Amino acid sequence: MIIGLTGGIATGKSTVSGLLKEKGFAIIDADVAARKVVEPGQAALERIIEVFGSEIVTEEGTLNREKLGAIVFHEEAKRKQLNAIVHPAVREWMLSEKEKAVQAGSRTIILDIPLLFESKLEWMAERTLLVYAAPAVQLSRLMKRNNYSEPEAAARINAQMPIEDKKALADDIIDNSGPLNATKQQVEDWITRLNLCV
Ligand SMILES: CC(C)(COP(=O)(O)OP(=O)(O)OC[C@H]1O[C@@H](n2cnc3c(N)ncnc32)[C@H](O)[C@@H]1O)[C@@H](O)C(=O)NCCC(=O)NCCS
Ligand SMILES: Nc1ncnc2c1ncn2[C@@H]1O[C@H](COP(=O)(O)OP(=O)(O)OP(=O)(O)O)[C@@H](O)[C@H]1O
Repeated sequence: MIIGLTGGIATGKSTVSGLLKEKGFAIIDADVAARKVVEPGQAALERIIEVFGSEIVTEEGTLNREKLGAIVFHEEAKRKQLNAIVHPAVREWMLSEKEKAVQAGSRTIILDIPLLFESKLEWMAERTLLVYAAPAVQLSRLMKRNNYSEPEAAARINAQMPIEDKKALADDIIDNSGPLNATKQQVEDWITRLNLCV
């Protein structure tokens, strides 16, 4: 069974994927992929430099994520340009990691993809699981975790499909608005209901 795990920024995808990993499930994380494909020497980084200029990398030649984030989360056209460079390479990496997990005998594979619905990637999974948090909770957790001002956090949230809209698209929902143990219980119940094996 291939599961597409998604959510909004800071709604708790990593928290839930961490719980699933502890139980032994195979997790393939698009945020990890998005970092790997822009490492020095990768074609995607060269393209980013062509489009955003050489000031987008540090003296060591690595991507200046803070600088790029400040641009793309405030300008949709620039974000689309970045997505067009990075997303094809991310998808390729995800599919190849999924194949490795299948070969290794994993019976359930979790694809953690923040932009699953925005990028219409439902075809990559048999079932989708949304990690939801109420919008006010999402905003305050994001501000706290990243030390963002409210406008900085809101810009990032607004770069995604509203979390309430994602609710209508998901097969299953874990509500992570409450305390961690309530989330843990929902994860246990979901595994039992779907009869998932690692
Ligand atoms: C702009 C970048 C350099 C900012 O890096 P930063 O370290 O600050 O953030 P990080 O990569 O950890 O992402 C944090 C979260 O932001 C959200 N996010 C990231 N990129 C995007 C995007 N293009 N559109 C909407 N939301 C996004 C996701 O929820 C993600 O989980 C980076 O996010 C990036 O390269 N984004 C493009 C690739 C992408 O779409 N990644 C998301 C999953 S494939
Ligand atoms: N149930 C909870 N109660 C309190 N804090 C939580 C809870 N779940 C997650 N958090 C905190 O909220 C923040 C966001 O959670 P997490 O990093 O798991 O989200 P995410 O969806 O993976 O984020 P991103 O989209 O940026 O990758 C973290 O600081 C985390 O510790």
